Amino acid sequence: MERAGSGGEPATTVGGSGVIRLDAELGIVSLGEAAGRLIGISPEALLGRRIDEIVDLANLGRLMHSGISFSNQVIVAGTRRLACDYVPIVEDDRIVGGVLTLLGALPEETSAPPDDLTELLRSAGAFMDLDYHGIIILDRSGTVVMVNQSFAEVLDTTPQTMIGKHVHQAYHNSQPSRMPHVMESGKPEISTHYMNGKEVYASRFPLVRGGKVIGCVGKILFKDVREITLLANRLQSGPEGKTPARAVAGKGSLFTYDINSIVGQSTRIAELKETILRVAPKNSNILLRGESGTGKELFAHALHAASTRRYAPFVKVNCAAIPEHLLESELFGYAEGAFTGARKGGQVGKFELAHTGTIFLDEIGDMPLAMQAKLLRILQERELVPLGSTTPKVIDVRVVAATNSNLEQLVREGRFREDLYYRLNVVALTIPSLRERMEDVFAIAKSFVAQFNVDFGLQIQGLDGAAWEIIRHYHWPGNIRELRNVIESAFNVTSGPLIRREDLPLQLTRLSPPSQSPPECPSGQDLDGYLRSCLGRKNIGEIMDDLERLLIEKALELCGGNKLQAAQLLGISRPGLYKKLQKQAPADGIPS
Ligand SMILES: Nc1ncnc2c1ncn2[C@@H]1O[C@H](COP(=O)(O)OP(=O)(O)OP(=O)(O)O)[C@@H](O)[C@H]1O
Repeated sequence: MERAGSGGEPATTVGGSGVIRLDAELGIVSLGEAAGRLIGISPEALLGRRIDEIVDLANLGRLMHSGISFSNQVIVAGTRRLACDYVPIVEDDRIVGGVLTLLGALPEETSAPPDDLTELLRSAGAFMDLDYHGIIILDRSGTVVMVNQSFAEVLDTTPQTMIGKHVHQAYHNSQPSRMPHVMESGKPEISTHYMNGKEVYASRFPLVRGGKVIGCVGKILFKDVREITLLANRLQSGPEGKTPARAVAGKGSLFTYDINSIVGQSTRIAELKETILRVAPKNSNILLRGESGTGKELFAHALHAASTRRYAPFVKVNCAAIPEHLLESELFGYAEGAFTGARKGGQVGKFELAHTGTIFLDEIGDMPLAMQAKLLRILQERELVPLGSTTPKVIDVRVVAATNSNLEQLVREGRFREDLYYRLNVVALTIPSLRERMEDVFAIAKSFVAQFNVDFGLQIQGLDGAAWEIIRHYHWPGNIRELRNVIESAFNVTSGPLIRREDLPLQLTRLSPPSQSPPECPSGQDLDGYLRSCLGRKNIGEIMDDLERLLIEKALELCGGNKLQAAQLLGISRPGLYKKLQKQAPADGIPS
């Protein structure tokens, strides 16, 4: 079996090899016949598709994205288990792709589910997919042996992707499954569970035969716990008490954003989202750091929505916007007659408003020192005394603070209390600037276009090539907030269907002069001259091929070589783009 070397250009089109060459997004650039044979799909049908759409890479996909090599690992193509090696291709310190070598098929696994379970599955199968509720069945080892469409949809995946995986690998963006625990304890459970950005209400039952636990059934009873509230309200049986029901219906207590509101697929954002889901259920204070407009407030909302406090209030305080002399009464409230001009009946402070929920202290670096001391006391003692009152109030809040200042520097300069710094900095999350994750700019801009289409009642399809070029090359000092403003401003002037360069604000376009000429022609002449010189010398098919190549080159250039984005810009599928690239470069192989 041929093996890819770690240096130089790997062999990519050798007829009999099991070598698959991938681009940076795991798209198949070329492959040998044996690779197709091992996977069980013809090489032509595989070209241009993403390898992770065809085979189950499990955790290896992440290693490949990060440019980490591995050897003798197992991937699954349909029912086949294939051993493979992977070597990344790095150019100028950039991962531009990699070589996956399929070493051969492994013998089939013989871990058939126990007989009792097989029998049960046979009878369960018929109704599983008819059931509105999501159902999943595990065998005793925790492997998913059956799952219906409805369940898989909650995880934005398919039953095929989940079956055969251990339940902890089959879930993503979710709390770890409780089902292995239920099999251990043998006791059924019913509770809420956080799955893929939503809180579901689920039951789990151990399957017992002959006194032995042989598996577990999980059932999603409500795909969003808020449905329970709605149902309860509809039946007018919702208690008027302190249940989540009241909180959901109550003004200001529903969360508007959750983890899914954070657009972006870059590695750093994906890692941050994972961290948020991990830390949200705990009660530790969180410090969000990042430049202005990077999304700190959005992340704070997502944290709250993913926490157990999600139906209690989320209260924001901008520490820089409130005058120093008012900050104390704003935060901690005051009693009637506390000072001249105090409201009758006093005022409830933000901390009390946030009781049982989350308080978001934005621009914490601007909090005056005197207030820092008071805040520290509240965080330590978990109670406060409103101004002019003598009665302490117990406060249960989670503090999420945010700053774009250098807090360490402020501590050194004596402008921020060190003890408070350590109290708040229990978990620190740094949100990257937009410049540091330009791979997200396309998706974020698209999400704003979709949002403003609704707000403006328009049907703008996106941005044209020249506008994209400006967006991609701008340095975005105001980060995502600035991008949002730019798209909104364009919506005010565009005549559609695409936002053009001229629709963008001056601060962007003046930094990059307009390109004077139409797309360069292969001959270097202008389009009209080029067409004139072609007529009579080339046939229409050849001229069309030239123009097609030109457009593809331009699209790839505008998208920094990203083929998925280039295909979208050209309005074709990614496999379609690969086919065109292959057609144009039969002798040289496919440009990567
Ligand atoms: N990843 C993202 N996906 C979509 N929209 C985003 C994302 N990040 C931020 N936004 C949007 O960008 C705007 C600015 O975000 P946000 O107010 O959360 O930034 P911030 O870091 O808190 O800013 P500041 O430090 O100035 O308070 C908001 O409209 C927010 O919804």
